[in-house]
Amino acid sequence: MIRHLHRLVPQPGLLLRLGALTAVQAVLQGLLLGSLIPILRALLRPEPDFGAAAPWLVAAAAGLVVYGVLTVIATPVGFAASSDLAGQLRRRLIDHSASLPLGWFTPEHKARLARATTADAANIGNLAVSIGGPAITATLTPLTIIGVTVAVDWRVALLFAVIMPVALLALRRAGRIASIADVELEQAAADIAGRAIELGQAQPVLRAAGQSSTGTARMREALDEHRTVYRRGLRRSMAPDLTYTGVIMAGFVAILVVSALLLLDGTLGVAEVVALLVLAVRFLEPLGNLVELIGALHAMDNAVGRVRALLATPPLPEADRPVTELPGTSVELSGVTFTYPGGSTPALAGVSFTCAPGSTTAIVGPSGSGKTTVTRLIARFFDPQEGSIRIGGVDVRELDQRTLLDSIAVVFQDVYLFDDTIEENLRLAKPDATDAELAEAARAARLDEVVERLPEGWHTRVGEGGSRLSGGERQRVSIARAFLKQARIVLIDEAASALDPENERAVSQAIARLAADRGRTVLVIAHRPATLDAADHVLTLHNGHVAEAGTPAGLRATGGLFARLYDQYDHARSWRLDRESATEVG
Ligand SMILES: Nc1ncnc2c1ncn2[C@@H]1O[C@H](COP(=O)(O)OP(=O)(O)OP(=O)(O)O)[C@@H](O)[C@H]1O
Repeated sequence: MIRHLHRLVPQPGLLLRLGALTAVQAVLQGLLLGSLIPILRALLRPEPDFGAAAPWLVAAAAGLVVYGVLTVIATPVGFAASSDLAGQLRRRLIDHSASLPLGWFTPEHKARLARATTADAANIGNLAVSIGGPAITATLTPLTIIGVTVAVDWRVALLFAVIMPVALLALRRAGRIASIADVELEQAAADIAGRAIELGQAQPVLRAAGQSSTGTARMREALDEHRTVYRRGLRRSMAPDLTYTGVIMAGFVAILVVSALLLLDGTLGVAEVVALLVLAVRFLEPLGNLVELIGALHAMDNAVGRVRALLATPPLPEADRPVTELPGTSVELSGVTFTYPGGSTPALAGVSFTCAPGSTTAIVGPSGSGKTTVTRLIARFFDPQEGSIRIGGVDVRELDQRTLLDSIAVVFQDVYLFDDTIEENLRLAKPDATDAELAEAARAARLDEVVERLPEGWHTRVGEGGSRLSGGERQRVSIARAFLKQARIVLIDEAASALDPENERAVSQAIARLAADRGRTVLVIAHRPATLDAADHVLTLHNGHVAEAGTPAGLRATGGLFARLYDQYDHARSWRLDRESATEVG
């Protein structure tokens, strides 16, 4: 475990210093106890010999002072080492996550990353210090005591030396069981967290279906499972814990018997026996503490394992000499085949098409046909298994990550905003933007009307995830970001569900303005007839293949898949408009 921890921490300086301090303290503790032997020998005579005891008393007093000073030094070093270690782990995790493919960030992986950067990093930092020290003491103090006991009687020292490995063997078993219990308990705790998130997210659906008790029942099941796992862990660890305590008790009784026999046959005097019994208590006490530490040690080992597994996730491969200038804005896919990690069928199979620089391409297709996957691969959330994706003629794998991210803007259906002001959310696209640039981007995306309506204008906080804005308003923030960063490639996932008429008009107009700039190439997953009509080129996907490609008018005339989808979208839209006007009249 120490090896694993050492590999995780690039600069173990503080931790090593703390370990060295604790080791010196542990040995000093053993030596101080050993000084009892000559002191008691000198004082427990019929005629106490203060002269012989004096140098040992002075040495013990000096040792005590040094021990006290080391404790004073070690306490702040311990706190600093704990936060330093947690900080180093967090930085490593965050740096590593920045190099991972964006497609890696599934809800499950995000939860694992969150848990590792918060709970696991803090626990490793705390535990390395709070149990590392006692674990060193619990091992080194008994070893030193064995050493000093040799000076009194080698037979008792031998007995100590036998008790220690037997106790450690019993401890290993207790530790293994504690570790299994910890893994099971962690899994049960993660299940509770997962069900709690699910319960929160599913509330509207459950209530609408009158099934709110269903979610509560699933939550209760998870809580019951956690309780069962906890009790099972306690039950399982009872026998090995008792065995360990039994070994310690038996060891003490054996030391008592051997010391008494040596006293009776005159080999040892009363002073030596008293000293030996004090040493025996101090020898067994730290060993006894180990059983409490072992569970925590294994919990820390498990946390280290989780952090190591995350750090072992392979990052996106980088080119040796990445291209830092985008030479053009054409987008070209050739023979792209891609299967999601863990998936069995390809989401895209042999997809080839080209978007001319400055053009707008609408991607259409039934649900699951691969539309979103095309945009994810262009933005390099993942690399395809076969084929290539070129922007301006350069393979995206050869492009510098920064250059790619600076050149591309992605407008998702569901836009996530940070719980900050609307201004800061927009500035994310260009932190040094002037106020005039912000205003211009907002005007182009029709976000200016939203800002005017907000109580504190640009300084209004948008709530977690942007919850104080409507879906359409959040999309306008996202489109304004694309304007502000002057992205040369824009990938848009147009909202499939209905927006209110005002938002729909505003978002459509903002998308049209983005597309109107011939310096920009736009790919839009389109669901609205107006967007489809305005596109230069249409690509119809079906089951991960390109089924049709052409102009919107040309493809409608063929009566194929695009024509059918177009009619569906058109019907849905007229039906919505009829319903809205009926509601307004009513
Ligand atoms: N993260 C993922 N992991 C595994 N499979 C995925 C993932 N995302 C999509 N898929 C699968 O890949 C295929 C294509 O999905 P994609 O999201 O690209 O389709 P789509 O046309 O955008 O669908 P929709 O219109 O419903 O959004 C589907 O079979 C889908 O189940």
